[in-house]
Formats: sequence, C-alpha cells, structure tokens
Amino acid sequence: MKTYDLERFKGITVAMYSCYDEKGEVSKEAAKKLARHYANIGVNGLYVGGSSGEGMLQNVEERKQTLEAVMEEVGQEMTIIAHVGAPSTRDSVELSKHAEQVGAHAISAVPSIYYRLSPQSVEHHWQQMIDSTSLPFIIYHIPQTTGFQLSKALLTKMAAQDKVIGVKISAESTFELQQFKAAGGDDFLVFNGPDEQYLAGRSIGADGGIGGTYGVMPELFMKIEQCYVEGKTEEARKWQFIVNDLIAELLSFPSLYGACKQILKLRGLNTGEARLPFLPVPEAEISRLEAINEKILSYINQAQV
Ligand SMILES: CC(=O)N[C@H](C=O)[C@@H](O)[C@H](O)[C@H](O)CO
Ligand SMILES: CC(=O)C(=O)O
Repeated sequence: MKTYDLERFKGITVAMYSCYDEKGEVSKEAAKKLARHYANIGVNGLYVGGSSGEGMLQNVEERKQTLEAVMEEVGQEMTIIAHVGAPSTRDSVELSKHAEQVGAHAISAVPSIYYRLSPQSVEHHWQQMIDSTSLPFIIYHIPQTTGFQLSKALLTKMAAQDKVIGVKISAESTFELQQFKAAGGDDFLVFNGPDEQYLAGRSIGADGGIGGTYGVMPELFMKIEQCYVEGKTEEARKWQFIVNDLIAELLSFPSLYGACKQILKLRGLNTGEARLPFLPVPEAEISRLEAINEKILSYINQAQV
C-alpha cells in the first residue's frame, strides 16, 4: 500500500491555462483569480504548468511564479499537482524542489522533450525528480507530443516505488489505460487524459481525470463524474456526447488554448493571450466563439452540479 493519501487526487482536476498580463508576462494576479474561480465552482484539483499551462513555453522563474500564485490562493483548499517536467533534468529538479517548498501536493512530469531518449534516460530523468523531494510523483504519459512510448515494463517498475502514485495517460487508447491500471495495481492512480473519452476512461479503470478543456466547462465533467458514480449510464453518455461536440468546435480554432482562454475572457477572466506559437482566435472568428461560449454556459446551467 502507498503511504500517501490517494483519495485527494480523485475526481476532476483542471489543467490550468497560462496566465499573462497585457505584455505577455506571467501574471500572478490573473492566476490567483482563475484558481479562485475553480475553487468556487468546487473543482477538486488543479494541474499547474502542464500542456494547457504552457509550462514548456515558460522559463523556470515564470513557472515558479505561476505555482506560487496558485498555492497562495487555493493551496489550502484544493489539491495542487505541479507539472515540473522540463527538457533538462536540471531544471526539472529545480522545479520539483520549488514545488515542495511552496507546498504542492504532488509533482508530475512528461519525459524530456525534443530528443529521442532511451527508456533508461527517461527513467533516470524522472528518478532525479522523485529523489529530490518527499512529494508523490505522477507520470505524465503523452506520447503524441513527446514521442516517448512508455512501456508497461517501465511503468510497472516505476509504480513499485511508494512515491510513484499514478500516471496521467493522454494516449487515446483505453486499452493501454486499462493495462497500465492493472500493471500499477489497486493503489496506483490512473488519470484519464483525453477529455473526449472521460467516461470511457472511468469505465475501464481511471480514478479521475486531468484535462485541458475542463477549464472552460468543469461543471460538465463534474456532471459526467456524478452520473457515473450514481450509475446513471445513459445520462453520463448524454453529457459526454454534449462535451464532445463542444470540444470538436473548440478544436476547430487555430489553437485550442487560444480559444479556451478567449472564452474565459468573455466571462471576465482575463488570462491574456496564449503564448506564441499558439495563435489567438482571429478577429473574424470571435463571434463564432461567442456563440460557443453561450452554448457552453447554457449546458452548465442545465447540468446544475
Ligand atoms: C493531447 C492533449 O493535449 N491532451 C490533453 C490532455 O491530456 C487533453 O486534455 C486535450 O486537450 C483534450 O482532450 C482536447 O483534445
Ligand atoms: C491536458 C493536461 O492535462 C495538461 O494540459 O497538462
């Protein structure tokens, strides 16, 4: 059995978006406001500095500032997972230590990016982070962006450590999700990555989800979760299908993050533009996005979680 409290990581964890000011600099104020917004909704946790958080587009100092803002605002109320993965092991370890200092509840990391690495290199990279703190560690498996195919053998080896409490799996294979859950065992958490298959992931063994589109509609994922837990399969499917049509629309913009951040802005939560190379929503498409926002808000209203 793991010695860490695993319960606190279950449920809906929003992969928080980046927060910048008008000049594109990290804004602690905007990050606090956004974190507060999710706490008020009753979201269980936040995943800070991951894909949606543009951690890979920020320097170490900016990533620290963002995490500090979140911890200061909601660190006592929500479960905060700090994504500390960076291309270099050195930066990743620095971010890991910082996450522990400011009180994050877990650290998580993708493999190093850009270089094609051996499994031994990735294992060592992760192990350095793990050994640098007493925090639990969550592997972030997202092969479509990192190019690294995590094997069941490496997963099993990693999961045998007390500190390695789970894996966030963004690969679009529920079979792989199920296999990883089986390999990790009952006291090993599996987080669904693809938001489009939250219900499928849960049904086949995921303990919860961490997602990039949750940020504009956490209520709808909380609704799917609630229906799932209550055994209301048909209703859960209905909400998953609604969510999927909305995601398909969001994915039709030049960048998903640009679209999601623009939606928040329409709701009075200004987090600045997505950082380039992620493109903002083109002027000509703002009205189409406004219509999508209205649609999401009306579903949120119907969901009543
Ligand atoms: C590939 C990728 O970034 N996956 C994200 C995290 O797992 C998801 O949350 C997606 O953003 C989401 O499912 C929309 O496709
Ligand atoms: C989607 C997700 O989990 C992330 O943005 O890191």
